[in-house]
Amino acid sequence: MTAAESVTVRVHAKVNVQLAVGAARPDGFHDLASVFLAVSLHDEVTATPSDGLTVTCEGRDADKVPLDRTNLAARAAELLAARHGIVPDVHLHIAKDIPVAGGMAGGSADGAGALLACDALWGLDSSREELLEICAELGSDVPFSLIGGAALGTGRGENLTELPVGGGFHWVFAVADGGLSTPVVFGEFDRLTEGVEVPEPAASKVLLDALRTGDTTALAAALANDLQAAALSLRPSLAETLTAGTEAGALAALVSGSGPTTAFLVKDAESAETVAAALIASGTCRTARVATSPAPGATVL
Ligand SMILES: C[C@](O)(CO)[C@H](O)COP(=O)(O)OP(=O)(O)OC[C@H]1O[C@@H](n2ccc(N)nc2=O)[C@H](O)[C@@H]1O
Ligand SMILES: Nc1ncnc2c1ncn2[C@@H]1O[C@H](COP(=O)(O)OP(=O)(O)OP(=O)(O)O)[C@@H](O)[C@H]1O
Repeated sequence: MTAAESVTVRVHAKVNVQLAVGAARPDGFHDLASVFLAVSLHDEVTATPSDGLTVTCEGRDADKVPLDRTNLAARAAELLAARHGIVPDVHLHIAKDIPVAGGMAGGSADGAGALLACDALWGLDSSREELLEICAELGSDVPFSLIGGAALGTGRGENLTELPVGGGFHWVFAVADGGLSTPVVFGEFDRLTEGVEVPEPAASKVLLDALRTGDTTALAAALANDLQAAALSLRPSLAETLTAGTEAGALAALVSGSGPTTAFLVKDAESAETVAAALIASGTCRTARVATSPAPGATVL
């Protein structure tokens, strides 16, 4: 590869079809049983040789994305360069389509995307294990952003076991006005469960079977998110969005991860369009997006 080339990586958003949350650990994190499913909404990260490390971002939510070294894409480039004793002379451009601070792992996607893009640009040819280690350092959701598909995440969500998916699923995502901070939502979970014995998080066999067989109706019945009560407590208006989507024909509705994006599992592509239009007309969200799953992991274009 010559120094003048750019590398672009596509990387997808996620929804947690199950998010079982345990009690807070001494390090402040929570043990999880997190069933991740990658969905078709995606960002693209382009790495181009440059003097120094710079970040730019385009897209509807671009003004909400930090362009300094706190951007997960910049942190990924720095970590990779440090490991190899090189200087991260790279410009990272993010074409953003994943809602920001929406519980869909948008920043994590950009971290995983930048990591793969820089690895290719710098000709490092890191193993998947090496990349996954850096991903786990960047954040709990980042390893899944790299691998995509479907996976069970344990520990703080970073220990992944890939899961078979027997068919495609159709989704609508209602994007809320404004975001929710992930640590604040976990903090609200702690507040709501104070004095309550929180069980060890465990994956639901029924849900894993539904994924494996591609059974939409069974998956709809098994969707579960232990952070939903916390997200609703912080943003009560999300209840209206959930109701609007189910009244419009969604098979099931839940908060995506830490929210405030809400996810609606629907029967087929036609139903997705109907539910999305109804959600937009309801005025209970900023916009609604249709999507399919599963989607692949971070991919060099
Ligand atoms: C809610 C989820 O999106 C579900 O996939 C993830 O658990 C969040 O993953 P993430 O955004 O990558 O989170 P990180 O950047 O690792 O952590 C941000 C903060 O979220 C809280 N956090 C995160 C993950 C976890 N298992 N327990 C936690 O309590 C902690 O306060 C942590 O300081
Ligand atoms: N590349 C990035 N894109 C978006 N936000 C970023 C990025 N890098 C850092 N951030 C910061 O991270 C915060 C959370 O944004 P992000 O879109 O990752 O949230 P999220 O999708 O709710 O995350 P998760 O689902 O992993 O908990 C933003 O408010 C922003 O300050």
